Amino acid sequence: MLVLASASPRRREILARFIDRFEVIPSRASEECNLEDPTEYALELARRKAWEVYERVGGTVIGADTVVSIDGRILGKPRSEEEAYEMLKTLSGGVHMVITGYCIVHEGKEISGAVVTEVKFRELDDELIWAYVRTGEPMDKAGAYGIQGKAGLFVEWIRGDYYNVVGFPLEIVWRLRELGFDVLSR
Ligand SMILES: Cc1cn([C@H]2C[C@H](O)[C@@H](COP(=O)(O)OP(=O)(O)OP(=O)(O)O)O2)c(=O)[nH]c1=O
Repeated sequence: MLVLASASPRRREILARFIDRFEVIPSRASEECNLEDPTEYALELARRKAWEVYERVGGTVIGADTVVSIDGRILGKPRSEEEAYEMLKTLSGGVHMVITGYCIVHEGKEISGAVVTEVKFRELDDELIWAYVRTGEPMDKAGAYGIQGKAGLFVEWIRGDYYNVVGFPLEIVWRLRELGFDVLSR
């Protein structure tokens, strides 16, 4: 049995493009983490999510965690509209990294990695940032934006895997293929 240890509808949709049958069991692992390196942080949380679900239900379990990083800082999910505004202000006009750590637990062993995509934002004026914050889109997303939604407009270019920005790098699907899963059925 393949299990996606995630409550994110976006992760479920992306995996469903490649794999017909899997279960979705969100992790109960704590997201409290003091690591300061963004890659280490995303990896640690991905591992916790995957192992917590693996220990409960077994099978092959996928966990992932996405962070936005700029100037060595980690931007997670905003806790308020003010924080969402501050994050978008920080990202305006510059290049940042979106990092997704992933962990696949298979037959009691883990395969893990971190995928980095660079994203360049246009200059955003305050009026535009507030209008975007009021759409409600930023609130459940790392870095306070969703490239798949209205914030697609903010993006001048990206380098790397687009799906990684949405939270599910296709490197995960590639690893599943290496483990023998049929990723192109139908
Ligand atoms: C930057 C960016 C992030 N995101 C999302 C991906 C992730 O769902 C979220 C980051 O939070 P995560 O903690 O990685 O994931 P989650 O809490 O949504 O789900 P779970 O822990 O149960 O797997 O931000 C977008 O959807 N689009 C974007 O452009």
